[in-house]
Amino acid sequence: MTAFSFRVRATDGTARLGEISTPRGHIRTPAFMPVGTQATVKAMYPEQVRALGADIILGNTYHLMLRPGAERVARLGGLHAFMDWPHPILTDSGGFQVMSLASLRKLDEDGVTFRSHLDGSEHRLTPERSIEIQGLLGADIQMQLDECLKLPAAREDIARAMELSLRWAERSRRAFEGQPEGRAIFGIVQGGDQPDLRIDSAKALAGMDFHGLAVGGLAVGEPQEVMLAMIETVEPHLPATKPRYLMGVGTPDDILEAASRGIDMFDCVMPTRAGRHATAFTRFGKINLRNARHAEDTRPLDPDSPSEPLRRWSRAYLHHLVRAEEMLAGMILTAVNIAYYQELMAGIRAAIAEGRLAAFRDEVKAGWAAGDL
Ligand SMILES: O=c1[nH]cnc2cc3nc(NCCN4CCOCC4)[nH]c3cc12
Repeated sequence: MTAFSFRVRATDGTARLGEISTPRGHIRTPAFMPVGTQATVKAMYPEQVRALGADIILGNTYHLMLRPGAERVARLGGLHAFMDWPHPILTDSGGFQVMSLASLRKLDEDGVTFRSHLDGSEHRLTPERSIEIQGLLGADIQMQLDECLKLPAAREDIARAMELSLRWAERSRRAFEGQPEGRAIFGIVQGGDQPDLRIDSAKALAGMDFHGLAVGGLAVGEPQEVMLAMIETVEPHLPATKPRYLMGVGTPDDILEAASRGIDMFDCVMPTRAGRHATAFTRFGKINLRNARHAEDTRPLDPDSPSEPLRRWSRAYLHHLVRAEEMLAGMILTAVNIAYYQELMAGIRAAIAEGRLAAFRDEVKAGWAAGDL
């Protein structure tokens, strides 16, 4: 059974080209993880997600613990068999979605109690239970339970949540012992927009024998420059030999900027959610296919894209599907957006390998700025 490992193959400034090895396959980094919230990347067959370049997907513990239930997924053979995705899966801890989706939440030193947004039933998450759930799902990479505050927030609240998250990091790490060889657990750096608290959190986690570290508590309402400043603040304190995962990020621009600052892994609902809302991400920026200007445009989204979904159909057809509210609109545009995000990641990886990430970044931004064809 292969263990979990990470190798840095090249660097370009603080950016890294790397590869994570897991028993279920390799992950090329910088990597984008499509979000598969309820055991599906919405509107996509798993083989399509793979064919468009994804090495790993994300599953949400909050949703899966409520429905169909972690023990049921385990009885059914685990998440990989359940959804027929044989490649790596990262699951989050559930804490973030408890705070954003559940009702009547009560957070205390030991964990969080909440009511399901589905049927109001009461549930409790502790660091130990979250890791147990992620183990029952069979996740290859598991996340500690943490407390993520929205920004702006008072410094004393940020400090309290950061310190609670460190205590929960210790408990999550201990609870993870005994899981099958090859699985990994990541800690999560908190500290809000406070540089000193960010450094304290990163230093403490660096000493806790995690397989990787996530930078959390960002993309929670702060301006991009604050997010990027916090990444620059913590980067020197993150172990260079372990993957860095920026949670919930982001737009193509966020990803370009954060990868340039040393982030190796990303996840965001943006490409899949936007695909269901008539928006295509392309080399020319975002295109809203609901717009009447596309009604008789026979050109594909991008004739030069390496990915078929961007070459195959006319904008006129996509516009029609959107206006007609056909299911195929969301299916095609989700595939378009997953394809574009993976093309962007492949471009970033190639640019780092060639030591030309800054030039690549400028070229890509110029393409977005030039706008649509
Ligand atoms: O500290 C965190 N801990 C555990 N999970 C997280 C998930 C997170 N997700 C975001 N941002 C998501 C932003 N999305 C952008 C697209 O629209 C939906 C929200 N920030 C996040 C921070 C954390």
